[in-house]
Formats: sequence, structure tokens, C-alpha cells
Amino acid sequence: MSTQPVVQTSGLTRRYREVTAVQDVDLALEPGRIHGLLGRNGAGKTTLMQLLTGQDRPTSGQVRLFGEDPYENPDVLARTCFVAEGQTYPDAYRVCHVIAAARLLHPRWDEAFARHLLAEYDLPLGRRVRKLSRGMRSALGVVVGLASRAELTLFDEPYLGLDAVARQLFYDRLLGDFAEHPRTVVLSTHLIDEVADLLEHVVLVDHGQVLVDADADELRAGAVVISGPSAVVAEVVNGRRVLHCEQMAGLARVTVRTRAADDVRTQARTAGLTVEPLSLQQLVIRTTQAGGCAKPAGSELTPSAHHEQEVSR
Ligand SMILES: Nc1ncnc2c1ncn2[C@@H]1O[C@H](COP(=O)(O)OP(=O)(O)OP(=O)(O)O)[C@@H](O)[C@H]1O
Repeated sequence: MSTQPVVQTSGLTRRYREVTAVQDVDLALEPGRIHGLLGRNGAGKTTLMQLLTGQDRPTSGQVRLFGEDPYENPDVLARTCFVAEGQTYPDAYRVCHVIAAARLLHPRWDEAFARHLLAEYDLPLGRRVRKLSRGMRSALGVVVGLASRAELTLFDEPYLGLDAVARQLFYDRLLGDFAEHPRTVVLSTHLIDEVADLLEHVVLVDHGQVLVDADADELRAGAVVISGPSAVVAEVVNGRRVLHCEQMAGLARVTVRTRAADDVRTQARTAGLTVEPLSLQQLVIRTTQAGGCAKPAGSELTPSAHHEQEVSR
């Protein structure tokens, strides 16, 4: 049975004069999943989210949310909550005004849940928003995003200024509430290790383009780190796509792509090499960085010349 994607884009492009912030993006995000939108500073995550939520218009290409154009589309926007990075509010706004506005905007709003979260984050209803600390303002965004229960909820780096305890509270409440009220969540973040266990699907962008669009588990299973004597490592990884390698004093540590039927792990272990899994964060770093061997040119462990193509879908 096929499910209609909640978010679908084709050839989505946004140019600002000389900068192409989003370039030819084709995405289809399935409902009922937590999607991670990952990428380095300036990769295009915020621009992409603004395009998805109708806050900005593409230079070319198309966005569909629930099958419709979100731009100035109240029906679609009522089903969507976008918690923007550094959200600003009118000067006179107090916490209670933000909550009242969110209650009006989001038909599935849960007031009791909102009150509970406000108490957990120690956010007084009467406090002016501009008097809140940076972290408290982020917490207010988190409260709105979670209590909206919107069918599509997008968080753009929601943790700015949030301390470790407050971030963990966000992850716990997101996961707990998501289990009871499944919806589609898109979470952009740099703290990949912290959210890795939350993510079911990963979209990695770099220079406005999608480098990876994959199931998080498949992604983790799709690469491995092999280390040991350089010559033995070179023999085992021969013919496979090397994402990254470091060599020193006759030893090599190589990140290599694997495929479903690939027995590189067994081969490596049989050859006496060490085999380690790759964390999502490492994978993102290996995929976005140019890649390169810390060994002089001519090494057999040079990463694939097809690096860019190999790491894409
Ligand atoms: N209004 C604008 N005018 C000109 N350039 C812009 C504008 N908005 C974004 N850009 C450029 O587009 C690119 C993508 O920016 P964007 O804010 O989408 O990245 P990001 O992935 O969200 O970055 P970060 O993780 O640092 O928040 C950057 O080069 C940025 O300078």
C-alpha cells in the first residue's frame, strides 16, 4: 500500500542573487516519521524549511504539502507548525499571548499538555517574551511545537541556548508524545549524536543540494570503519567505495561503504582487522567533508573519485 508523502518537492530551487541556497531538491517525506534535516552552517536547511512552509517562494520548482501548494493556503498551514530558529514576537507579547495565538492557529492544540510543558520549562505565563533568556525563548518554541500536535511539525534548530537538561526534556517529550500522537516531524539540528536515536529518516544537505535521503538504520548499516595494518586494510577494502581514510606508521583506519550482501565485515575480521560501526554523526561528517587520505598521493587507500555521486541516493 502506498502512502502519500506529507512533503513532496520537485526541482525545488531558491536563489538569492549570487547564492543558490537550495538547488534542485527532490524530496518525498513519508507521514508518521521523525525526519532529521542535517547539514553544515549555510547548507540551506532554514531556506528549505521556509520554502516547505510557504514562508518563501521558490525561484523554480515545486512544493506540495498534503498534496497542495502551501503558499497562502490556510487549510495546509493549519495542519502545519513551523518552529523557526530565533522566532521573534511583537514587543508587548507575553508568554500567555504566544500560547493564545498558538491555540487559535492549531486545531489539534492540547492546552493541558502546553501548561504541563510550560511548568516543566519554568516559563511564567505573565513574563514578557523579550525578557526571557535565549534558552527560555527556545523552550517556548518547543512548547508551541509539541503542544500544537500539528500533522506536520518542523523544528529549525530548536535547542539554541537550551542547556543539556532542557534539550533532553525536549527529546523525551517529543518521543513520548510522538508515540501517543504520531505525526510527521522534521527536525533540523547540528547536535546529531544527541538526536540520532530519535531519527527514522535522514536528509543531509550540503551547498543547497541533497547528499543523502535515506532511512536512518539503512544509513548506519551502509558504512563501516575498518582498521589495522595498511596493506591488509587495502586488500580488504579493494574495489569498495572508501569515504575516508587515515594512515600513520603503517596502520590505516578506513571508512568504507557497504551494501546489503557485502561481507566486508566478515572478511575484515577474518583478516584480523578491527571492525567498528559508524555513528550517524561520523557518517554525516565523512559524507560532507571532501574526504582524503592522510598519506601521500599514490596510496592504494585514496577515497573514491566518485565520492559525491557514491554518497547520494
Ligand atoms: N535572504 C537571504 N539573502 C541572501 N542570502 C541568503 C538569504 N537567506 C539565506 N541566504 C544564504 O543561503 C545559504 C543557506 O542559508 P540557510 O540559512 O538556509 O542555511 P542553514 O543550513 O539553515 O544554516 P545554519 O545551520 O547556519 O542555520 C547561505 O549561504 C545563506 O547566506
